[in-house]
Amino acid sequence: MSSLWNFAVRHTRLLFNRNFSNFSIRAKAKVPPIHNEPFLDYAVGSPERINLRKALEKVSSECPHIPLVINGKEVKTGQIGKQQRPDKHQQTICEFEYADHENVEAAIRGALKAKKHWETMPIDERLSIFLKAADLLSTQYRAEACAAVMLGQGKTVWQAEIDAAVETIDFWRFGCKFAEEIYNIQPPENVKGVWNRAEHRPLEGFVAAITPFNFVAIAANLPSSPAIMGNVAVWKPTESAMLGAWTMFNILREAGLPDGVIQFVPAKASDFAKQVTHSEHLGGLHFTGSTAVFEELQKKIAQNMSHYRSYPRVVGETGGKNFHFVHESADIENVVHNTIRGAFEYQGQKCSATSRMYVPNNLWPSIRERLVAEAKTIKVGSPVDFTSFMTAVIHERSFDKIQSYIQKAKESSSCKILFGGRCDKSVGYFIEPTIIETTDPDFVTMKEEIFGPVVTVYAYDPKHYVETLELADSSSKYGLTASIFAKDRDAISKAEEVLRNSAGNFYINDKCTGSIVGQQPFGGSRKSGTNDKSGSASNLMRWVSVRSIKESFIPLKDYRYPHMVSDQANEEVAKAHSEFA
Ligand SMILES: NC(=O)c1ccc[n+]([C@@H]2O[C@H](COP(=O)([O-])OP(=O)(O)OC[C@H]3O[C@@H](n4cnc5c(N)ncnc54)[C@H](O)[C@@H]3O)[C@@H](O)[C@H]2O)c1
Ligand SMILES: N[C@@H](CCC=O)C(=O)O
Repeated sequence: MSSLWNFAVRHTRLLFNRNFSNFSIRAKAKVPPIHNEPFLDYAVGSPERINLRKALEKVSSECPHIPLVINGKEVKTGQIGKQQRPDKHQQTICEFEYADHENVEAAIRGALKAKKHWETMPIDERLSIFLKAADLLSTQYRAEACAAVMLGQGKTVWQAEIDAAVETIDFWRFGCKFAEEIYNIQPPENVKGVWNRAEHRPLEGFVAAITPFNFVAIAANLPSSPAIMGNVAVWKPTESAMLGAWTMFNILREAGLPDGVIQFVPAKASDFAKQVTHSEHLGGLHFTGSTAVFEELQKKIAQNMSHYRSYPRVVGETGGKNFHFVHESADIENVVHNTIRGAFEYQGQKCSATSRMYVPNNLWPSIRERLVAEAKTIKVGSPVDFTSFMTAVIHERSFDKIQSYIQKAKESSSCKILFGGRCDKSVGYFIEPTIIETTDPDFVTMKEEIFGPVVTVYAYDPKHYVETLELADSSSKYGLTASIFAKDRDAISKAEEVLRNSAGNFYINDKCTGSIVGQQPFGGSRKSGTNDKSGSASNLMRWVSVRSIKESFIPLKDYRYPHMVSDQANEEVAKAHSEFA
């Protein structure tokens, strides 16, 4: 009796002290069907419009003080930063703490500790956290998240809905779907007596996530996608999108993300970069931002290479100089409206924004007239005015940079400002939608990323269609997005061929912005990034390191192969081998 009792006690202890890696009584469940989150339209009288109004008032009056969150604990350092409203820079929308050296060290150590539990947690438990976060954002926190990016990042209602609601929700939900697909990728062959398996292990070490200002969806996704695959991330959100990032981080916490899995570490950019790239535990870098910063980070990683325990996975999506290319068979109305949206929505601050345009000179007079007429109707105003199509650009540094490009066009004999060009930063960082016509296809605004509401048009001779496609391909160092507008099928097909490497996202008779998770996986090559396609399984694959496992069920009875055995014994040995060959 007593030995039975001892056995029961020991067994119960084992159960309670269990580690998930050696105890899993459940078969893996299937992720529910995943579809894109529907857009809400915020029409007059709709419940979402009423909720958003209330949320805007709340967010505008609160000005939260945002701490670092390391191992689930809120940390204050006394080094304080502020996020200003782009359309009203006198108003601070939140304050936040900057991490110091010791905080970043603690975040790395804590993440590595949290990893032991996180990576062995049953997959369905892990994924359910992100599915729950998506549902919380879709319902309870939708209005607040949209309000945070409207006031904090200068988004109109529609741009906020695209970013803070739909795209973030899609990243989380589709991330789970893609994870399931990846875990189901198993070796196609098993010979008799053998079971081959692929184990999709998270990377060793931690992933550093360094995120941009322009999409809170991207900011939330960069630490989340490695975490979905069982990694831990140390996340440095950017100053000018802090409130949006904080909102998303809190949703993940409420959904049950264990402490330490994603460390929330606002910090001075170059100090943070230096420290994470110096850590021997750097397992990966998930970056989105400008090309120059990514190159700097790559160099830091290269300099520290011999110091790392493994080769860090580096995923970086960067700048663009995206274009609309118009063929003489194009539908003019379609070109005009798509260009207005592509160039000016969110003030041209999308990496995919239409920033240059090639138009055949026989269509140019009518396209020019229609473009300018439509540009005149654009309302540039406050994000809380729901009739605004554009608001202010993100901050003074950006305002000054955009203004300097407009100034260059004003001073150049090869350029004419057809519309806009005025800039005013007295209250907010407002820049008019600006259309430049140039006779020089190599003018600086045809080559460099401006990241503002400025599009430059070059009118070409339609007899030189192919040569002009080649010119568009070679004019800039980027390769992010491009569109061809044409009805003529041969013209479309030629553009697809010549522009094969000009864009990672290529559109036909549509604007070059607005990719949707699960529909158009996003990313470009050349100097636009590593093209690991955010919003697809390809990105999630970067955060695993596969272990191949072969298990043999039949013990080996003899090391010799049949051809080595003498003729007399051959028959017997060959028989033994045939059982497990
Ligand atoms: N390809 C894409 O998918 C994509 C998507 C969104 C934005 N972008 C690009 O992002 C840029 C706009 O965003 P941004 O202004 O936030 O970019 P940014 O490069 O200025 O900043 C991006 C991040 O890097 C950090 N950073 C800045 N200097 C750094 C340094 N020296 N070392 C390490 N980190 C540093 C910033 O604090 C921020 O967190 C544009 O170039 C745009 O094209 C690309
Ligand atoms: N999904 C977005 C990505 C923009 C990047 O800043 C688009 O295609 O507009």
